Amino acid sequence: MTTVIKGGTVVTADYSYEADVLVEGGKIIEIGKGLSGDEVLDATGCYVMPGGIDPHTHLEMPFMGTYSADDFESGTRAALAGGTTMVVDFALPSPDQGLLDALKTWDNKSTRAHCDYSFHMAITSWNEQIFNEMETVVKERGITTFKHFMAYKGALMVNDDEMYASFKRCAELGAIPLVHAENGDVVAELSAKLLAEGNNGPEGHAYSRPPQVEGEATNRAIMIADMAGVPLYVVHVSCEDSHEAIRRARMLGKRVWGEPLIQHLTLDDSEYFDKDWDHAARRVMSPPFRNKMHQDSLWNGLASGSLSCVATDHCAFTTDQKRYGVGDFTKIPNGTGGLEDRIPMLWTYGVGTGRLTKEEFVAVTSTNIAKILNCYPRKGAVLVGADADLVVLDPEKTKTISAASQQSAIDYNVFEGKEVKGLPRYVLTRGRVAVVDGDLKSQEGHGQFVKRPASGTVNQALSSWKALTAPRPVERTGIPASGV
Ligand SMILES: NC(=O)NCCC(=O)O
Ligand SMILES: [Zn+2]
Ligand SMILES: [Zn+2]
Repeated sequence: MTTVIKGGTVVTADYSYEADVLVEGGKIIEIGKGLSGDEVLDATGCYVMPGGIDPHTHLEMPFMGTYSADDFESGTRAALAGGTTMVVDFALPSPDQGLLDALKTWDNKSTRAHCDYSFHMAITSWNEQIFNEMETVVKERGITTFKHFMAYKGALMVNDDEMYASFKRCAELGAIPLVHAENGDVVAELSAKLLAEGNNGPEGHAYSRPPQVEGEATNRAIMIADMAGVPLYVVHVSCEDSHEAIRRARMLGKRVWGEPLIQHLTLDDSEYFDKDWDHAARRVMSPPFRNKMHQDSLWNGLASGSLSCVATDHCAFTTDQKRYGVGDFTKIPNGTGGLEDRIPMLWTYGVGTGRLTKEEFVAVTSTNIAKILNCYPRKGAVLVGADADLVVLDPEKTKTISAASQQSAIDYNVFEGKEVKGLPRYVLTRGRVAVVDGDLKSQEGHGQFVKRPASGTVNQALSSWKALTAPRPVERTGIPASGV
């Protein structure tokens, strides 16, 4: 059976053109004018784009004494409803657990996924077993990205020596380290001081994580990665301090990518000063929302290419879960949702305002990350042979974001009341039509794991350069006798 998407404008990261797209067996089999198929999807007036890829989610994540409320079932359902056709979640070993053991848990959880998915592996401690298992994770499991938390002291945080060792191992394996870049030691000190001074509300969370802690950690991770000879991906870049470190490193030829979140781009720190405790606590995440200056920096980074991908860090907690932190902001589970809203929010506030072209939009929501994660052009492309993960986006379709109509399991939405213009008319996941004009027709368990090969082109180029410029002894003749 074939499906044809007819009469739309294909938008890629490179350019846009009018064409029909023919799909069979989950793949794109032809692109051109005047195509026909058994099933016809009318894309008149619409843009046909690669489905969104969200490189940063935490579905059913054990964290801060609870589990994030969206699991692979509700989370990937929300993803598809919003035009995201692949998510990359973080497999997180519990204390003393091996990597392969942790992966078994993630394999079990993810069987319910409605769309395709992959994993990053978190390095939350360092020992010989982890060193050894990293090879199996990369070579057998096709998981080539390793996350390091520089924050969450006493829980997930790793120290510089552990990070350097792990980064070097990534370099050997052709893998890419990721960092949550905040100085966890300073955050812990500031949090304790704020609490002692009676600052225990959700605004204390923002005070405890100023931009400097992020800028310092980002710069440190960049330098450690450079010394380890490995590229670096910085997750949830929220501020100019961190963006500046990334921009500077890129200009110096370092291989660094930065990922802002849709939340940081569109919501600011005034949210934490809301009189309603629940309102403020629901927006507690790390790093916290920032002011307009930082938001402008992130938008400019996307337009100029110094920042590469927009994610959500979807880690949703219910209001009841957030209330674990009444009287002590350090106990408010960190995280916000956004999977269903990333594409419409970025289209509205990015393309709709002229901050981004529609081609840049495709680059930062899909193509760039597919290239970084080395699954392009299977994912992130409208090309013959690519998976038919597609969004037919109607630029005239509008809605008001509301928790009442969302797929996510939580009882609120941080974007509540935002008017968005530009919504999916159709969403296809490997050829299966999962969304028709807002109606969800997705299937639990349809999602498949996406294996990714190691040693992508950037790893290859960087290791060639590091080998060429490695320290070498000077060949000398006539060395004088030792003075001893
Ligand atoms: N970002 C956040 O607050 N929660 C999820 C875990 C993380 O990415 O730090
Ligand atoms: Zn993080
Ligand atoms: Zn995260």
